Amino acid sequence: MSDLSISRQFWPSQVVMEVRDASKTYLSGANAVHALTDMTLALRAGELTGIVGPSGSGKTTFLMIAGLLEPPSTGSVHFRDQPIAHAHTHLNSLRDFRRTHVGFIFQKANLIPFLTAIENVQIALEINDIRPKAARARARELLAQFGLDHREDNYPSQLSGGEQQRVSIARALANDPVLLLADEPTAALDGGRGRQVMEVFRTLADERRVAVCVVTHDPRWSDIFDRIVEMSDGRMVSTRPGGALKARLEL
Ligand SMILES: Nc1ncnc2c1ncn2[C@@H]1O[C@H](COP(=O)(O)OP(=O)(O)OP(=O)(O)O)[C@@H](O)[C@H]1O
Repeated sequence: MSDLSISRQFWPSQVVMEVRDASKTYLSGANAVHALTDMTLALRAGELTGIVGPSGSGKTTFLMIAGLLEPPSTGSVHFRDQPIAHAHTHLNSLRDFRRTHVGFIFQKANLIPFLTAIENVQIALEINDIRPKAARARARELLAQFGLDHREDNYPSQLSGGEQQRVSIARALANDPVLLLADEPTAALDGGRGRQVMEVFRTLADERRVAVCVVTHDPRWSDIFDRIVEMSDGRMVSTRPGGALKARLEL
């Protein structure tokens, strides 16, 4: 796997993760649910992709497959053009790889309830063998970036929904992922905070060349995406430029 961890500087604007011809079928009792059908989508360094579509159209399923949390039933997933997962891959074996390269943000913050805000971020670093002192310093820096410096010693139950979500974003960014996947990350935030989060994603794509993919129902963010992928019934039905790409092309 050593060639999978080549420094990002050698991969400007390259495809980071690509889902190819992937389908996913869940068995629900006697029924088969076709959550995803023949989906191919590449997520590139520096690109901010929005995924939209009605409830049940397969958006989360796509994220889970692209993030190596679920195997596809058929098709494959490629990291920097090398196959990394298919139907029979044991995803547990990719746990370290995920921790190092992929950041996840879910609709619910999913913080560890008995750890403080700073400890929730710190633990993500320590799991990756960062020493406690350095991990704490980095966690502090990340929390400050999200306006949470005064909250670092609070437990999740003492934080508002928006604050919890910002801690979870800080945690997702702790290991400097090359791929960031977010499922409805602004659903629990008010408009201003939501925009702040989307602008952080934009900055990560522009300045850190992170490949960012965001599932959202919120039409307000279409100006911030490079590309908007629309899904329906488990299929990708259209791809169109988002406002950020249009603005660049008009320059
Ligand atoms: N673990 C599972 N077991 C059975 N069916 C599932 C499972 N996960 C998802 N599904 C089904 O697969 C289909 C796609 O679900 P998915 O969560 O990907 O859609 P979505 O577009 O993200 O929806 P939402 O916007 O409501 O979050 C749905 O019909 C859903 O019920």
